Order: sequence, then C-alpha cells, then structure tokens
Amino acid sequence: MEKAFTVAIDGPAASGKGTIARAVAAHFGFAYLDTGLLYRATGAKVAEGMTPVAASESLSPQDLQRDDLRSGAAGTAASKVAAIPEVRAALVAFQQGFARRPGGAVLDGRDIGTVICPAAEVKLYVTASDETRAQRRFAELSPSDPDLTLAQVLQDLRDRDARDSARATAPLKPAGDALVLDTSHLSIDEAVAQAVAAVEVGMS
Ligand SMILES: Nc1ncnc2c1ncn2[C@@H]1O[C@H](COP(=O)(O)OP(=O)(O)O)[C@@H](O)[C@H]1O
Ligand SMILES: Nc1ccn([C@@H]2O[C@H](COP(=O)(O)OP(=O)(O)O)[C@@H](O)[C@H]2O)c(=O)n1
Repeated sequence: MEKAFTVAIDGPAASGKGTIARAVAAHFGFAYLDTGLLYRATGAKVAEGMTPVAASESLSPQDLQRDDLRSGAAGTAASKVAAIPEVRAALVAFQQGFARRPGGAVLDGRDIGTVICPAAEVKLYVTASDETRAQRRFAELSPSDPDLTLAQVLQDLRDRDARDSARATAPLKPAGDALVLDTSHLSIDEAVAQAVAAVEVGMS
C-alpha cells in the first residue's frame, strides 16, 4: 500500500490491544506504534527526577527501549503523567506523523480513534472482563515478580482504568464509530482473525 491507511486500536489495560495490533501490522505489512510506551517512558523519566513536561518533550528512541517499562509500577506512573494535558500535547505530532506515514500504520493506546486519528480508516475498541485482563497480565508479570498477587494486579488495573477514564483530556472511551471487540472468550487467533476481517472491510 503506497498511501496512508491508519488502524486505530484502543481499549483498557491488558485487553489484548498490543497483541492484536502487532498481528494486524504483520499481516498487512503495516508499521506499528505502541503509544503506551510513550507514556510509560515519560513516567520512568519522571520517577528519575524530571518534570513531566520536560520528560515528554525530550523522549528519545532509546527511552522507549528501556527494559523496565512493562512493570505494574511503570503502568501506574504512565497513567499519572498521561492525565497532564501538556504531556499529551507534547506527544501528538509524533503519533499523528506515524499514523499518516505511507504504507499503512497501526497504533494502539487509549485515545487513538478519538483524538489522535479521528479519521482513521479502521477503529477497534478492544476490551475484556476485569478478571480476564488481570489473569492475563498476572501470567505475564508473575514470572519476573514472584511476590505479585492476582488480587494486586486486578486492583492496579481497575485503578488505572478509572484514572484513564475519568481524566478530562482524551479519556479512555470507545470512538462512536469503533468496532468493539470483547476478547474475554476469544483465543488470540480468534481475536486477531476478527481484527484482520475488520481491516479488510476498511480496505475494500
Ligand atoms: N485473546 C486472548 N486470549 C488469551 N490471552 C491473550 C489474548 N489477548 C492477549 N492475551 C495475552 O494477554 C496479555 C496482555 O495482552 P496485551 O496484548 O499486551 O494487552 P494490552 O496491549 O491491551 O495491554 C499478553 O500476555 C497476551 O499474550
Ligand atoms: N494513547 C495512550 C496510551 C497510553 N496511555 C496511558 O499509558 C498507560 C499505559 O498504557 P499501555 O497501553 O502501555 O498499558 P497496557 O494497556 O498495555 O497495560 C495507560 O494506562 C494510560 O494512562 C494514554 O493515556 N494514552
């Protein structure tokens, strides 16, 4: 594909957005941007003493490659800086430029279909029950954090979703024209197949 074509994927924590986004990008040969990493890296720099706005304005490719961005603490730090309008504003141009690059792009996050790419050709809102999401995230994080409990992961997800949904700027919510994909009872292959089918409709 020569022209721009944007697939916007939003949803709450650990719903399967990233898994679907990566698979869709690989299937169609599109570029992929995990926009949560921008907020996680900003939060990590704030934890090291930078102000949130300076951190968001100075993000480098290396900042996005740190190996400590996937932890629960990094997710919580991300959602705190993500509520600051100036931090979000500092990250808009990069995301929009990525979305409109020639050849197609998939972006996943919280506000891609609502704020970053309201004209995206395809919009998905990926969700799953709180318990399903907590079990998936627990399975992911517990091998490297033996003290972690399922109850703690569930509480962290709920706190983060509540903060992301309640903020005034770019809150977590489905775009009016998004296709809602509940993955609670879908395998990864089934969820990806439904997303691929939605993109095929968008391309036709
Ligand atoms: N449909 C699914 N069924 C089972 N596990 C899934 C499914 N989708 C995602 N997962 C797993 O759940 C975890 C969280 O998925 P991820 O794509 O990282 O979510 P998000 O990007 O929304 O935070 C990962 O370990 C992933 O392999
Ligand atoms: N487009 C985005 C992406 C992430 N975020 C914030 O960054 C946090 C981490 O996002 P993430 O996508 O990496 O989190 P997971 O859904 O993977 O757990 C979220 O809880 C949001 O607060 C956002 O506000 N807007």
